Amino acid sequence: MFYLGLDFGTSGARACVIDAAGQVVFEARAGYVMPQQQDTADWRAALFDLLAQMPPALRAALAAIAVDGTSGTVLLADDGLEPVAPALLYNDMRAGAGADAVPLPGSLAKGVWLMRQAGSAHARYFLHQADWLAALLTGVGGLTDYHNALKTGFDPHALSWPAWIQALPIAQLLPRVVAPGTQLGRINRHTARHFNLNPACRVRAGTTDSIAAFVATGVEQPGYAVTSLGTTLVLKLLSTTPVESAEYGVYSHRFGNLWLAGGASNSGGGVLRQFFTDAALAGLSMKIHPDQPSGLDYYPLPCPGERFPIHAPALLPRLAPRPTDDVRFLHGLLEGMARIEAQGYARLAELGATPLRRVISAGGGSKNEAWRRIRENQLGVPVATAQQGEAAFGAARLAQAGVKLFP
Ligand SMILES: Nc1ncnc2c1ncn2[C@@H]1O[C@H](COP(=O)(O)OP(=O)(O)O)[C@@H](O)[C@H]1O
Ligand SMILES: O=C(CO)[C@H](O)[C@H](O)COP(=O)(O)O
Repeated sequence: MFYLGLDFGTSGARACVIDAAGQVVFEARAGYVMPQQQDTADWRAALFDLLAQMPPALRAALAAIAVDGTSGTVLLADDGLEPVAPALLYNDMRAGAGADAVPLPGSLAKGVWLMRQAGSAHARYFLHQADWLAALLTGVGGLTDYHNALKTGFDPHALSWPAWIQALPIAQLLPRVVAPGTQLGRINRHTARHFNLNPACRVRAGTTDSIAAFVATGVEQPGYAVTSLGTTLVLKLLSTTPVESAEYGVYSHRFGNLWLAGGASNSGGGVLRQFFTDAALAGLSMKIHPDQPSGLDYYPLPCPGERFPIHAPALLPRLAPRPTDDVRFLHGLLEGMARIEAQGYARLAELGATPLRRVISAGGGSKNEAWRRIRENQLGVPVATAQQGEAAFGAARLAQAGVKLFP
């Protein structure tokens, strides 16, 4: 039997199929034409494109599917799971700009904002991106996992929606929350028939894209952390203690009986892409001397605003002066991001998380050896590159192991 992980990341969607031994047997990608303006129609097209790309023999023997999505991307859908309005992406700030007396958790604020838009009278479900895609596969809406639900205000300690959230008008649209990996249902008959999928294939509750990348690495020991060097810079430290601080943008996801303490900076590969192609990044990085400081003091951001290691919605990018030498400029950018990462882990330690022992790197930037060395110098612990850090692989592991993945 085979297990399919579907990752809906910032810049596109990916599929990964593993066999019973956990070996990758198939991978595919479906890009978005305009990632910045992606919407539900792009995700649905990518979902069906990825299913169609799978070899028929794998489709026929598929035992389970799990989907991960960008954390904080939400939509309202009607009874038939049709979106009633465009989704709000994880980085959409419009909902936070309102004049609500009490600030709401980020994704809940987005839901309340969506409820004020045209068409919302038909809304039946508030869903995160991964929930909606899983619901398209089962045909059943109204379910989510406790990872995606965290930014909507779900209490991971009590495993319930807080009473004050249950008293809000949006409560009637909120999904029921289960552990990631829980069986949500079987693939719906129509989709199974259309793609010749095993009709007994199960769909499991998913997770967020960064947690899927964490799961992909196979890290299991407290004190080990995964830094995702994707479009954004996401830190996740496996900790025996949960830590939280709104002031510093720190939160903890439940991970079975352990916690994933961390936060997400707006810095990351998205800034690098504003200046360099991936090929240029690879070429220039080889000329960097990672043990010699660049002498530059950047705070690389793609636009104003930071969320972690400080919550500073108006913080400006600091990217000047720009030297004429691109090698030195890139060196300065990578150092700036390494400092943010080091501050982030220091913050987790201050707040009482399990002390950091080792960092594993995942995401597009993890193949950059010069950056790894710069980061190791800044972090003061060994930094290794994940053998497997693809979120789609993590989702495939979740499809296979289900709730047993979490200790
Ligand atoms: N050699 C490299 N060094 C540093 N960053 C890189 C390199 N190659 C690609 N990247 C960055 O990796 C990012 C893409 O990583 P990926 O994990 O696919 O992101 P996401 O899942 O957020 O879409 C891009 O922003 C790109 O700038
Ligand atoms: O920038 C992101 C888009 O998804 C990060 O992945 C995200 O903010 C991290 O969130 P989480 O800790 O809930 O996985």
